[in-house]
Amino acid sequence: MGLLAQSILNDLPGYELYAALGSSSAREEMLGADILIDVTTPAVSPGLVEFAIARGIRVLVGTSGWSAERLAALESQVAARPEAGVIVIPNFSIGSVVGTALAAIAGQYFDSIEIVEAHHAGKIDSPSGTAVRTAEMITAARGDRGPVEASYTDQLARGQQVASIPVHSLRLAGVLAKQEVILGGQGEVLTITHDTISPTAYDAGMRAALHATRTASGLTVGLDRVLGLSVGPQPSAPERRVAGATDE
Ligand SMILES: NC(=O)C1=CN([C@@H]2O[C@H](COP(=O)(O)OP(=O)(O)OC[C@H]3O[C@@H](n4cnc5c(N)ncnc54)[C@H](OP(=O)(O)O)[C@@H]3O)[C@@H](O)[C@H]2O)C=CC1
Ligand SMILES: O=C(O)C1=N[C@H](C(=O)O)C[C@H](O)C1
Repeated sequence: MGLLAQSILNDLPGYELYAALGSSSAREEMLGADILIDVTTPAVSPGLVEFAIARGIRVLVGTSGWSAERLAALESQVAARPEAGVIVIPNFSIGSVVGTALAAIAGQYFDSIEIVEAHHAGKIDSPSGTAVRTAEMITAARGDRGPVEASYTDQLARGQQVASIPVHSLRLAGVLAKQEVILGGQGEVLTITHDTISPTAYDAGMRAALHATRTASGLTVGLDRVLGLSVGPQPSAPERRVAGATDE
């Protein structure tokens, strides 16, 4: 992802690479830059982002691991600096963010929902940031319908519940990134699948987010926000509780 950011900066008029940091860099090397593009690791990212915000540097985050708790802490840091502009993008791929938006709409019509995500074997975190964002967006869009009813507590193989939705993570050679949101209804199953087959999938979204970071104010989360893709509760979603949807 760092190489992709560098190639975009080399290509885009009006931008230039100020410094390329790595794991052996001092974070002070970013001082003097207008924007920090953070594509590091979940362990390192919050510290780098906090350091940049405190020094008046705008931030574009692509790193995964930004849980709701981390985002809440980040929101406080941003609120304390009126000039701060921070954008966090769990997935730069246009197809992925559209798939997540579709899942947030579909989730209002189904009460049996699970997410399966697969990534390359080198990915160090699970569940993926995309799956976390997808689960949170589905549950938020359900509004008054409330969370789905995955009520098991002690069956590891049933997945980790994120915003009440079971998420199953695979780490496999031969895969880059894939996500399926599977929605079960009465007599039917809807599956929303997104496959990333090349890192070039992240190019357009990273460019759009980079442009947005120049003028961002406060904290923005999600490429959907950058693109103006909004998913609100669907007013006519009928009640359709599925017998046997829970694990009890
Ligand atoms: N939002 C999105 O669309 C996408 C997000 N991601 C996420 O982006 C992150 C990076 O993914 P990826 O590029 O594949 O991972 P890599 O492991 O290839 O790269 C991680 C980079 O972080 C650098 N790094 C580690 N520690 C530090 C530090 N303390 N200061 C500065 N740099 C540091 C490493 O430097 P060095 O080489 O010197 O060790 C390396 O260049 C992951 O969290 C991944 O999940 C990935 C793909 C898409
Ligand atoms: O590590 C990856 O590769 C990816 N990480 C992000 C995530 O955790 O969702 C985005 C994309 O899925 C690729």
